[in-house]
Amino acid sequence: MSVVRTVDVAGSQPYTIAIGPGLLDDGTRLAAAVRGRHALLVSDDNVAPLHADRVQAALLAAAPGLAVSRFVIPAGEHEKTLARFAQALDALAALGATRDAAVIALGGGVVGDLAGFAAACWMRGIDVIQLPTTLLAMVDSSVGGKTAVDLPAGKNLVGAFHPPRAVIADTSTLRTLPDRELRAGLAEVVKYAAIAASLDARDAGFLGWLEARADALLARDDAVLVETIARCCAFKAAVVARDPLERGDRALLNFGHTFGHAIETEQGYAGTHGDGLNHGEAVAVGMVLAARLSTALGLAPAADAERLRALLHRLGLPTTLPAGLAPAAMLARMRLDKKADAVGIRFILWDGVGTARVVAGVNDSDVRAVLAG
Ligand SMILES: NC(=O)c1ccc[n+]([C@@H]2O[C@H](COP(=O)([O-])OP(=O)(O)OC[C@H]3O[C@@H](n4cnc5c(N)ncnc54)[C@H](O)[C@@H]3O)[C@@H](O)[C@H]2O)c1
Ligand SMILES: O=C(O)C(=O)C[C@@H](O)[C@H](O)[C@H](O)COP(=O)(O)O
Ligand SMILES: [Zn+2]
Repeated sequence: MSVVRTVDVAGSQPYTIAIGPGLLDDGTRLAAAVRGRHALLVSDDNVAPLHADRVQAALLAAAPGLAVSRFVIPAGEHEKTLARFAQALDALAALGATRDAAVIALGGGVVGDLAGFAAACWMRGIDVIQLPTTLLAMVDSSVGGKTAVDLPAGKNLVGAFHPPRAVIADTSTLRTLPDRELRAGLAEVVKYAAIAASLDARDAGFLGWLEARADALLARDDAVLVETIARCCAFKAAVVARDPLERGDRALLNFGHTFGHAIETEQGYAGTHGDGLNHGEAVAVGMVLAARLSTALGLAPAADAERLRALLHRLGLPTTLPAGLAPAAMLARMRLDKKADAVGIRFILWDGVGTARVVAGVNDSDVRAVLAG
């Protein structure tokens, strides 16, 4: 029997992240997270055919009285919209979901963010149980309670903080994940490594650990994947426990995102089906730009920026700004970043590998120079 790794997330609404192969077949574990008689299973049209039947069967075997219905969206970032959010609420109404109902998010970060936001709003808040099926969702989006949908004007502009009741990450689902999506998840893994000492000084050497295991991760070595997911969840659990609402150092988790979100928005969220970058890819490019901006401002050694770029490249991730993204347009997008304030854009920059900080008052000319390459 495989060992199940767990990471506890402390706070006013504590919960446990369970990580291991085969967990979606553990109906008892799933049912234990559902308090009432209604559950809405939210998924997308790639994941539902692969996993929804077995989740529903396991759940009903353990809780035969449960009324379960499904809301399945087309896959892709461009579906993380207010329109799909409204449809999810209609599905909850059709189910007759009461305040003790649960939303079960089965999929990647798009499903998790959308389903979580619907749960945050239905009757002012019902439980959401996150069942992440992408590496990115296992290491990042299923944990910490950020839920949102995108607007054409910007990523995640409408949302709520709504921690999950439980996170159950069945790592065997990663076997069907396309290579491109595995690499996207590795971008957020590298993000933790880039800022590791700022998150948890005891694990400051995570970048070197990853460099030594890059090939094993790309080869989907089960043990290395489980260890990586557990370590990333421990980083995220530590920071969201001390700063659940991003009033302080949780903002460091946005390393690479000021540039990355601007790329995704400017490309019209075309990363899944179009020729744009997906979230992880955009964050990879964003981290390289943030590291270069740090060097340009005299904050960090150029060698550290190159070390970060080299690892991302080795993991098959893009490291240069896609053609056609004008610096002026990127700057305009970044002014609507959620960390910006009346003073202007606030970037997450670094002092070098491991140590990040929030930096305000960066001149547009310095940002333009980095965007121009
Ligand atoms: N809330 C947070 O803290 C947080 C953190 C990071 C990212 N995000 C958000 O997460 C989203 C990105 O998440 P993502 O990278 O998981 O993208 P995603 O949800 O679009 O999933 C990527 C693709 O993989 C497919 N897929 C998912 N699981 C699969 C499986 N097991 N087998 C085969 N195919 C599978 C999906 O259908 C989709 O086509 C973005 O919207 C981003 O803003 C949120
Ligand atoms: O959990 C966080 O905090 C993060 O910033 C994690 C990010 O990887 C994630 O993409 C998040 O959704 C970005 O948040 P936002 O507030 O910039 O929309
Ligand atoms: Zn992210």
